[in-house]
Parts: sequence; C-alpha cells; structure tokens
Amino acid sequence: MGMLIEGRWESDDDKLVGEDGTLQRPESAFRNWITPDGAPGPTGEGGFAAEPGRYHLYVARACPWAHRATLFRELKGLQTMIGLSITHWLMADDGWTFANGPGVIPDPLHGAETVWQLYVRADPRYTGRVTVPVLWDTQRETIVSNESADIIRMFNSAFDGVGATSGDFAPAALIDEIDALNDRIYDGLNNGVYKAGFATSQSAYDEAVRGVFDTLDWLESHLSGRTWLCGDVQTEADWRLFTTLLRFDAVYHGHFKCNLRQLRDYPVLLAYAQRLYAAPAVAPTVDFDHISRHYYQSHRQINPTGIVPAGPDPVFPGAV
Ligand SMILES: N[C@@H](CCC(=O)N[C@@H](CS)C(=O)NCC(=O)O)C(=O)O
Repeated sequence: MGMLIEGRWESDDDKLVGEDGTLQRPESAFRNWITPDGAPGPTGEGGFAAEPGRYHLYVARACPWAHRATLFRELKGLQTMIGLSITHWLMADDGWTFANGPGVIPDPLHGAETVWQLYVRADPRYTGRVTVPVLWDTQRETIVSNESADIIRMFNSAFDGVGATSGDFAPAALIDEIDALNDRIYDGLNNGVYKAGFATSQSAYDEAVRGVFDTLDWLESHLSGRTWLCGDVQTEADWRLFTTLLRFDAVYHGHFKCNLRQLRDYPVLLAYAQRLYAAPAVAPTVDFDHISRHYYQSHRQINPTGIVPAGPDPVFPGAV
C-alpha cells in the first residue's frame, strides 16, 4: 500500500494502525456535493450542479464503500449521465491501478494509470490516503467527493430533475431513523470487520469481533418479521448493509477472521441479503473474483502468501 505526502506517492505499510493496534480510519478529504442547482451542500463548496455527462465515477469492484456508489448509480438510473471506470482488483505498491485485467474499465478522461494520479491532478499537494470511490467533475477538473456515504446521498436526489429514475432511498420522514441505523451498522459491522481484520493487537481484534457479531445478532432479530431495515420501505440503510453482508462469507469470515459464524448461519439475514441481491441491476455490480483476489492478495500483512482459498461455496445464486 502507499499514500500521498505533499503530492508524492510514498509507501506506508502500517500507517493505518495506531500504537494500540487499532485501525485508525482517516476522514475523507473531498467533501463537496452535487446539488440540483450547484448550491453548496452540507459540506464543502458550491458550484457542482447536476448536469448529465459532467461527472465520472471511479470505483473498485472489490470495495464495499465503492460498491454503494455503483449500486446507487444503477438504482437511480444514472448510467448514461455519470461515466464509470473500474480499477484492477490488486491494490499493491502503486495502490489502485487501471492495469489491464478482466473487468477493468480504464480512465477515459485522462488515461490515468493509477488512482493516485487523479488525486494529484485534483490537488498537486494532496496529503492523505488514496481511496475509492472517487467522484470526478470534468468541468472543474477536480474531485467532487471521495466519501461514499455522501456520494449515495447526492445520487439519491440531485439528478431527479434531469432524468434520474424516481425513488427516494432517504425520505425526510425516516431520515433520523436511517442515520441512527447507519451509525450503528457502520461502527459495529461495515467498519467493524475492517477493525477486526486490520487489528495488530489481540485486544483490538477481540473488541472488534465482539462488535461484529453483536451487530449481526441484533440485525437477525431486528429483521425478523420485517422486509427492510427501516419502516416498510427499502432505504439507503439496506444498501449500506448489503455490501458488507455480500462479502461476509467470502472474505470477512476467513481473511478478516470474523469467524464465529457466517452469513449462512443467520437465516433471516441470509434471506434478506439474497432478496437485495435479486433486485434488478444488482448482480452486474457484483464480482466475486475481484472481491476474493483483492482482499487475499492485496493485504499481504494479513495473508503473506497471497493464497486465495477455494471456499466457502457461494450463497448468492448465480453470483460470479
Ligand atoms: N470513507 C471512505 C472509505 C473508502 C475506503 O477506505 N476505500 C478503500 C477500499 S475498500 C481504499 O481505497 N483504501 C485504500 C487505502 O486506504 O490506501 C468511503 O466510504 O468512501
């Protein structure tokens, strides 16, 4: 892995873990918002109006945070309005790259070879991690946002006036409940699996794994007798949970050592995740080959041999 220091790419191996062995996830650096008329959003500056053809999304198929953004591009029918590039699954010495490989879609705008080159183009003195997703503005030649939680909120409504598919995944009447669910699920599960996987002390791992399974146990009972997490409608909270559940048995159970139980041991959660997976346009956003290879081969501090295990059998019918 590596990161940018004053616009220069440097190798970092463990700058993400603090002295107590706990994962320290830095704040995303670009926090502007696309809005219908270019007015400023909740953070960052204004000037990013919702215009078809103006923005481009860079993602990795492996990454659960980037997956949220590709899902919302599909759910809101933004495929012809917002372009898409897909990185190679391997995140090694150069970080995310657009090296040739199955499923890779290179950068059509600048021919970037790596994602860090995009960050330097946006800010020649950028210091920080180089993460996906990246939402790029072709007009101002900069990054609008590299925070998936914000990107899906803007995709949810910003383009409604210029032809997006109708549907509100964050209705005002439910927003407080959605935010509370998101916070709990982020801390215990979405980020919890990463805290377990990247822990370098037993106590940090123990605490994270406890949080992961407390959250899964709670979700199993919360979803009993319900179709969706919040109210009786499908919301953003469901999709944010989905991208972690999808990867659970394939990578978090083995590679991140979240191995008390698998998703398949939770009948209600499994049926719920399979229901989301079966929604139109979801399956094409899923690439288990990218997912398994990315985790097992990129994090060599966790899996030094880079061996990708043969199992477990997939629980998402037809998934490849
Ligand atoms: N808060 C960010 C986190 C994104 C993130 O951590 N992405 C990972 C891939 S799963 C990444 O690109 N990591 C590269 C690095 O940290 O160097 C978001 O949700 O958008």
